Amino acid sequence: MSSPAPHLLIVEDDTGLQSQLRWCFDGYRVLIAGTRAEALAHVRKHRPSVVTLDLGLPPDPGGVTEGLATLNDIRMLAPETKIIVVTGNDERTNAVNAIGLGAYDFYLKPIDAGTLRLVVDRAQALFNLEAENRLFQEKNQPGTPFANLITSSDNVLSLCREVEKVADTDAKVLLIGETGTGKELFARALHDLSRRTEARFVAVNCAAIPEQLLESELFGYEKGAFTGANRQTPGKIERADGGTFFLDEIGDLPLALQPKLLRFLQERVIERVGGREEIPVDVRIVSATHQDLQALAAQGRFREDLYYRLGEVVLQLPPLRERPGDAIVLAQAFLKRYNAHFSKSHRGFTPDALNAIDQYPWPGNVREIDGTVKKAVVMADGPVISAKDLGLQQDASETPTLSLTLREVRKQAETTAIRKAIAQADGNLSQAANLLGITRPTLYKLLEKYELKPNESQSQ
Ligand SMILES: Nc1ncnc2c1ncn2[C@@H]1O[C@H](COP(=O)(O)OP(=O)(O)OP(=O)(O)O)[C@@H](O)[C@H]1O
Repeated sequence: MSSPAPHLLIVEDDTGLQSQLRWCFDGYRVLIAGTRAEALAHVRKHRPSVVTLDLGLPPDPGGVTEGLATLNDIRMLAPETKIIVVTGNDERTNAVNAIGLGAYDFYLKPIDAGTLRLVVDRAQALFNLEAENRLFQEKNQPGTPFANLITSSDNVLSLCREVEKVADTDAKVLLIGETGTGKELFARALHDLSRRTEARFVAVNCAAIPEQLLESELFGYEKGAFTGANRQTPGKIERADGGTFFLDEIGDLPLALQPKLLRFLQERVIERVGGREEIPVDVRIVSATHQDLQALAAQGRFREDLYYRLGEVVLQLPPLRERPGDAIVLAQAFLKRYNAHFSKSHRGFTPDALNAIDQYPWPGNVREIDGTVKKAVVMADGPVISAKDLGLQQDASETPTLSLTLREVRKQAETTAIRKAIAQADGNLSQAANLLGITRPTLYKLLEKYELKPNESQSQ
């Protein structure tokens, strides 16, 4: 059974606009309110996911006091609701102030139903993502292995299910993913969900330890094994006995050490450096890498047999750019976390910040978004965090609104297509128009509109 349509509350005192808007939102259960009291009654009863709120409400239809008071009340009653403030075109400052008070976005009149619908849909999408994450967090209360995991991505949620399934087996798990995608977090969850949870979780980063030291770090050494070996020292594998041993950046394990690790995986015994004794160790092995181990194996830099031993179960962590919506959900959650941590009270992000967070590719993944939001929470002066505060945009005032963004997108797409077509047609505009499926006069109009010169188009 599909879930019921979400509630959208339209707070608007103009009866003409009320009836116009009522029919614009297929797929929503539309509620209409003309006053603060009516709006709050709907919010209490239906907890709408999105509200469009006209700031000019009676008894102050020419001002914004009643509208802002309504915004505040809705925020108190339903903090998860996304409020889009609708206001006159000459009242941009009020709209921006409303964002400071916790509105999600603003929309400047005159109303174009199609564009407003886009803004509402975007707010609804964010509401859905946050709701999914809230559900996930409720299920994973503090102290549980996924308590710190923030996500609303189906990919990541299904990885959590896989982790739950394999955690209590001793299967060796190989976690593959770019830096900052949460490999260590998942490795710890595997440990915490296993019967080994009372014993140690010991991690070694193969890339961080010089090659000469890595063997003794992993396997330990006997007194006198080398200069400076003043006493017998167990290695990290031994210290993890009974627990989980996490080999991070396994792709950096020197070739010379790989046979020794392979032998341990096969026989479950280690020999300390300089020792003869075989010491049995019972650990569960989890490893991780950001590298393509099969490609390394093909180049002779990683033993194929070791790869297959380590990867009895392979879990692939998707980068943030392949988890639609997760960047925003993470940013909101980190904002809450660092507000509490640093006793700050930033209300949220400006629309341009949300846009930028969504668009930026986050090569450092979750770690990067965590650090970026943390810094912005500490440094930002205003009540809300802008793209500029996040270091994602030069000047927040230059931010395009959604309609401008769409225009920009269209301009870019059309310009690129025209350039390609002219190049392909070798400068012949009739042929280029044919390729584009438009008439020659339309092509001329577009060239004029985008100030493109046919020759210049060809060269780019
Ligand atoms: N989904 C998530 N929700 C909340 N925090 C996360 C999430 N994923 C990762 N983190 C946090 O991001 C940081 C980086 O995660 P982690 O160290 O697990 O990544 P990694 O893939 O092991 O990175 P590297 O390969 O660079 O060691 C940690 O502080 C971790 O707690």
